[in-house]
Amino acid sequence: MAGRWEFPGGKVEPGESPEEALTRELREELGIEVQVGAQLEGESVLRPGLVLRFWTAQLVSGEPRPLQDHDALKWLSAGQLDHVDWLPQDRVVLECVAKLLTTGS
Ligand SMILES: Nc1nc2c([nH]c(=O)n2[C@H]2C[C@H](O)[C@@H](COP(=O)(O)OP(=O)(O)OP(=O)(O)O)O2)c(=O)[nH]1
Repeated sequence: MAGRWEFPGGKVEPGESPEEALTRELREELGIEVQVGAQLEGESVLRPGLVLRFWTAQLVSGEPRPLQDHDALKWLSAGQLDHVDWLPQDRVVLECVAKLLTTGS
């Protein structure tokens, strides 16, 4: 959403797993290949039938660039997570991401 920050991703298409959808979206939106890892704790119902969920992903190849949908990209450390204006529905995962970045689990 313009002017605020969100995680890269997008909707799961028919026949896809969430991991396949995330792999495809990151290829399309950022031009990178990733290995999707674990699902994170926390989810938000955006509207009936549309739930926002989060996974970790490891960068396998490419340099992320905002090819589609995004105006800008930023890598954030644990201490910087609060420095951007997140969409409210994304905030549910920030504690989990901070822990992951700090402790690795
Ligand atoms: N990608 C992404 N979408 C988010 C986040 N938070 C959030 O509310 N959304 C909403 C925006 C959209 O309603 C929906 C994702 O749609 P999208 O537009 O990114 O996905 P898409 O490319 O598959 O969509 P479409 O154009 O095919 O409809 O989730 C987030 O962190 N990342």
